[in-house]
Amino acid sequence: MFTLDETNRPTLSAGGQIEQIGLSPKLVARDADGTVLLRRDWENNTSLDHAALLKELFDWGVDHLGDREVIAIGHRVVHGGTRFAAPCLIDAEVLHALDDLCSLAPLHQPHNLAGIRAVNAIAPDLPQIACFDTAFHHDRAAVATRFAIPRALHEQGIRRYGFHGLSYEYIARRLREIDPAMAEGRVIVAHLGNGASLCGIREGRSVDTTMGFTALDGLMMGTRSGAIDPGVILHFQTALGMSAAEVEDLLYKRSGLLGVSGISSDMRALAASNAVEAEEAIELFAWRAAREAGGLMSSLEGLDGLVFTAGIGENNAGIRTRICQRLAWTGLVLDEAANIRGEAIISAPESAVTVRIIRTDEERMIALHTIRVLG
Ligand SMILES: Nc1ncnc2c1ncn2[C@@H]1O[C@H](COP(=O)(O)OP(=O)(O)O)[C@@H](O)[C@H]1O
Ligand SMILES: CC(=O)OP(=O)(O)O
Ligand SMILES: [Mg+2]
Repeated sequence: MFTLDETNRPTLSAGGQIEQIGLSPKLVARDADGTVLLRRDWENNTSLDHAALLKELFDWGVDHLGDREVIAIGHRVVHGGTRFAAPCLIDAEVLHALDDLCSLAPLHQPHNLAGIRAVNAIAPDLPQIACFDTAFHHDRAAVATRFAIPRALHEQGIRRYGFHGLSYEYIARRLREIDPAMAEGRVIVAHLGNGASLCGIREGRSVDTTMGFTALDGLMMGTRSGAIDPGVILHFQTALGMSAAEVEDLLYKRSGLLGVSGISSDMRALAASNAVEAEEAIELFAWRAAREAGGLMSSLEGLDGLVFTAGIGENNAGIRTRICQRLAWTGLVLDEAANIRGEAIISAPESAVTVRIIRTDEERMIALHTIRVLG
């Protein structure tokens, strides 16, 4: 979420969501040019609910912005369904339509909407803007959105949406500033955080992405399985007698790095572990990412650039090395010395694919969208 000032337009943005890993919101206030004015991170603090947390964030933000006035709040809303193709002002009818999408993003959507309702209770007249994770992918070719199921189900909205759109949009925008040649080309962005996905981007637009109907598809994640043979899910239900709620809990909260390692969903903890199971989880994570990247290369009809972003992508040199080694067949050559230096080009000069690390900034994108929606 964020707030704007009418006179000199600073933005105040805050992200955060309650997941199984706890509550770790952050609040970043920026000027219109993106300069950070204030920042506060709350450590995992499960004692606060949305209403209490938002009240604390709101009061803290207002205090620290001095005489600047809060004029709007922007939110990340993970699922916009077929209807919401662009950021929009939230009213009761919009909120109701977004409620209907909660079952498609159980780790995110209910918390996104609880935040909006909490702000509504604190400041009922303040405009609130929803910025959708799905919107960046909305205009992909129809073929990239279809499952091979009966047509009528596609028409009902059972299709591939794609997520992490605010992050991908930010990266595409940033690439235009720092590397216009790469921005015009065929690029895979690897958003590797607790949630993880890849997006194939050509000329700044999403062509294909690994997440689908829900944020469960595609890569292996912190606690989510990623793509899985649908027959396994039938087996859970018919042979193992699991309920829908149990399957949901298993695939969203007990799988991924946590499930395979049996140790942690956190890549840092696995990297620090000597356990064979930790190594197996890390190796599977990289293998799956490289395999899905191969699929996106087909959708893009080649590859000019690869960008690593989000918590793991930005900070974990070892994972970048493993993924890049698995993509060496493309002519990609990593510069190992550059790989440990941070936000920069990390491929060797002779590499057929330019590889970069770019720090993502979803809050910045939310700020820009909110300014635009307010006019
Ligand atoms: N400085 C760091 N070094 C290594 N790994 C990191 C670092 N910061 C975050 N990570 C890893 O990034 C993941 C979280 O990514 P993040 O983008 O913060 O997630 P979220 O999807 O919740 O926004 C965790 O697996 C964590 O271990
Ligand atoms: C859509 C999604 O997976 O988001 P996150 O990475 O924040 O969990
Ligand atoms: Mg994130």
